[in-house]
Amino acid sequence: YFYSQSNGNDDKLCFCQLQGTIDDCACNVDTVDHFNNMKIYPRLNSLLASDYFRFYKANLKQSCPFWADDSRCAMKFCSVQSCDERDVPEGIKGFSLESPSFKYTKDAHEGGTIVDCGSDLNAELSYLNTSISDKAHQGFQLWADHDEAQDNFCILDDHQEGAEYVDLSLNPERYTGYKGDSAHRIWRSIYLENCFGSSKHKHSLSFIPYIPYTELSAGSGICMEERVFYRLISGLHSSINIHLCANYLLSEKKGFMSDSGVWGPNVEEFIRRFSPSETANEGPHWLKNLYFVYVVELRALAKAAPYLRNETYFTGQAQQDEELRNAIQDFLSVINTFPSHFNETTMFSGGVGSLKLKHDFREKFRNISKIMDCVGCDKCRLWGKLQGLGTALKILFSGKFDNATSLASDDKSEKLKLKRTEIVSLFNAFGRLSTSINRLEHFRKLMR
Ligand SMILES: Cc1cc2nc3c(=O)[nH]c(=O)nc-3n(C[C@H](O)[C@H](O)[C@H](O)COP(=O)(O)OP(=O)(O)OC[C@H]3O[C@@H](n4cnc5c(N)ncnc54)[C@H](O)[C@@H]3O)c2cc1C
Repeated sequence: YFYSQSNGNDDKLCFCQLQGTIDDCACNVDTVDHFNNMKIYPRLNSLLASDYFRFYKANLKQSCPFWADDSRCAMKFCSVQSCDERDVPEGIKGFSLESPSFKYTKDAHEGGTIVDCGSDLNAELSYLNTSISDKAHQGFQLWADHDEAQDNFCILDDHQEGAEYVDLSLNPERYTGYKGDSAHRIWRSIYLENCFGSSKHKHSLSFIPYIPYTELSAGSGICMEERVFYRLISGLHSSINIHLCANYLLSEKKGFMSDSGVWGPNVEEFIRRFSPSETANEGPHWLKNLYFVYVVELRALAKAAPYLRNETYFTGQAQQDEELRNAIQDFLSVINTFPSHFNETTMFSGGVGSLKLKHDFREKFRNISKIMDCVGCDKCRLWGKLQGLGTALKILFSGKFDNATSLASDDKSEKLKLKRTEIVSLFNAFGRLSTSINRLEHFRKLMR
């Protein structure tokens, strides 16, 4: 684990608490480190470089629904480099003659591909009026979308006006310079306004914990679901902040002149944010929360594996699609070997009250996804949206995936359905966590 020898004489820079068991789950930090850095991280990196996972459609223009959008990040590194629609493969944009879903479209039928049912059919007697107006079709779609959205833990915005494709490989998550009141307001409202019950921890801007780790143990009076909620948010917060430390604008710090910037790890920034001495001993626990959110997402992938194995990952580029499907099979098999998956059935299992708790849990995450529209830095907003836990929580808690072993993505019951956007964010969100854990290993080495 971490230890900075430069400090030599005391334990101030020892991240000693970042070891042992991950709270509320039956595995430990070392197991996750090894599993991630050796098995998951290299595979995931190559999956995420594929066209299917690289292009993400999001609405970054939505205005903040909660307060006047006061500040925008002025640094050029905050902006998102948009991509030309022509660069996005046709299959991803949703229309191609080869697409598996094409056979169900109106165009396919009008093109004469409908099967002739044979001559033993009395056309007059068996006439069924299947004409349904376009307006009615739109209505059905709205109902279906509405029903589907009830299970969602985030708001999907890829179909909204203003949504655009972004090439994630051109917009790496890194230091953007977004900070100060605007950033603090977002974090504060995520932790405090969305926490369960009324928080007694009124927060200043110094590193005072929203909920001190000493109050988070089982038996402390805070129920498991509330602890999990806090740990998930804190883990995502750690992940974002590790990325900005690992990909810091060194040219700003050292006075280099370079248009594109000089980027790399900034150990002092990492220590300022996570060392026990700078954070009233909270930092290592915040890092441990990163491991917690990692195992939660890992479990979601494992649970949805039978479904994900049958996805087509269609971009219209036959060879690339085939390679990606094979790589995903291999990736899901590796995930299956993880020895101590998070057990989601321990949550929301306390009788009648737990239904209400689950409902509140979902509403809070949906609210957080709306708060992302208040983030005053486009790049942070993009990655903030992508890292939302929406798909993972839907898999774990909507009940739709509880018997996924026998179900496939082409299951006609429509019971299971993940949109491409959801799959892309599931994998990318996990990719961010996996990268963060990998970057921790680099910081460990740099601090030795
Ligand atoms: C959604 C979102 C995305 C962002 N993306 C980026 C980005 O891509 N690049 C970038 O440079 N900046 C990004 N930021 C800003 C960044 O997260 C910090 O807010 C900013 O750098 C200011 O840091 P700070 O030191 O003031 O503390 P902050 O990170 O703003 O933290 C505020 C307070 O929260 C507490 N805290 C800190 N970490 C944790 C934790 N893990 N768990 C629990 N409590 C904690 C501390 O008490 C701290 O004082 C993003 C902010 C948000 C809200």
